[in-house]
Amino acid sequence: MPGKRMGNQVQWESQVHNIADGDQMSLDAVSPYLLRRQPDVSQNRTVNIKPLKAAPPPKLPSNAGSNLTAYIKAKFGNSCYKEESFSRWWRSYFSLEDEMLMDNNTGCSRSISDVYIVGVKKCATDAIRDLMAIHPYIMYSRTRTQEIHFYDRHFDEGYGWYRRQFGFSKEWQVVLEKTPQTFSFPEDAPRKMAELNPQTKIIMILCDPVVRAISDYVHELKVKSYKKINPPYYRINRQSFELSVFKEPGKVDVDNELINMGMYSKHMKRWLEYFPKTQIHVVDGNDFKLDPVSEIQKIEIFLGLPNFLQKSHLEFRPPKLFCVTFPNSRCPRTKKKGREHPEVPYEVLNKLYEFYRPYDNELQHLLNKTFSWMR
Ligand SMILES: Nc1ncnc2c1ncn2[C@@H]1O[C@H](COP(=O)(O)OS(=O)(=O)O)[C@@H](OP(=O)(O)O)[C@H]1O
Repeated sequence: MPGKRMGNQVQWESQVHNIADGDQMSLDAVSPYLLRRQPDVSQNRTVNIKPLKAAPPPKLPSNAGSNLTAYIKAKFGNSCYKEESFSRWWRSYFSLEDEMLMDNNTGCSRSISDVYIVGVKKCATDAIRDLMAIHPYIMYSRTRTQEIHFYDRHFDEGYGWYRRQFGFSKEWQVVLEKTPQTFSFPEDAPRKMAELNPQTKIIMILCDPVVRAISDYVHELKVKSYKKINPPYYRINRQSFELSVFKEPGKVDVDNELINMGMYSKHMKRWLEYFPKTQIHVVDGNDFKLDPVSEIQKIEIFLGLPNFLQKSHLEFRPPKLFCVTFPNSRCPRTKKKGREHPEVPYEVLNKLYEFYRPYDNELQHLLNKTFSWMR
């Protein structure tokens, strides 16, 4: 279970059972650092603890972005997984299973994420994740599930459980995770994340909150996850979007997650309370859709990674999606992404934009940034 804050110190004692997976570890030895990097004995496999000082990554060859063999070597050759894993990894949407591990996995351990895409749901978080996961130095860790949902659904299972959701990585690799709900729910996620790993780099993609709400409405109508997992609280009226977002005529339902998630400044303040701005990279969703490569290149700089993604790695698929063409081709499934949105009356849109204006102004002030939908 989570550590307790005692002054500036976090007490980790109650987590020891979960973390150690049966290991004999003294209480003193348990620190956030060890939580990230410790031997994994859950699979009866001996894995070395990573050195405290990261070994430098191997040099990225200049043809890694154009020649498939060179790419596979750059991505897997120095990693914990066999080069032959590439096809399976790609087909299974970045899944890394233990049987794909190298026999000699010196310097490998399970590590929780260095970089966390916290949201925002329906602002193209999948597309950002997909483009980042291609980078030879980034390991998007998918073992059992694409989204771990630790803070919102599995926190009671403990940090040991959390760590086991990740694949193996080397110290120089950047471990990436994405759970887009985390931006707004649960409210104490920033505090818990900062306690666990205060160095976490956070990526947020924000988009027009009204369009986001419509996209979320269409999504929830289809997948109905709000029926299975509650909280967060969603009120979805199958008849129309407007009946879902207004409690009564003219009164916006602020408790409805369709609306709450887009009150960006309210959530942003909590993240800024626990993480310095230098650790948070915010992407404007519209800029990303117009020029995804430039936005990913900014993320590469933010993470201190050599540039990998190029325009030649993508192609646009009208009317609104782009597809990946390297190291293999992949387009988002149109059943899941780029869904048609319902027509929403002009007055409804207007009321919602009016509702969000103070939050947008506050966000602009907090980040000193004017987003595309505010212009
Ligand atoms: N490849 C690609 N190119 C351009 N735009 C894309 C792409 N993939 C996703 N999108 C846009 O992102 C919206 C889905 O957002 P998320 O991926 O964050 O959804 S989710 O939270 O993971 O469910 C999705 O929303 P809808 O249009 O409502 O389906 C799209 O607008």
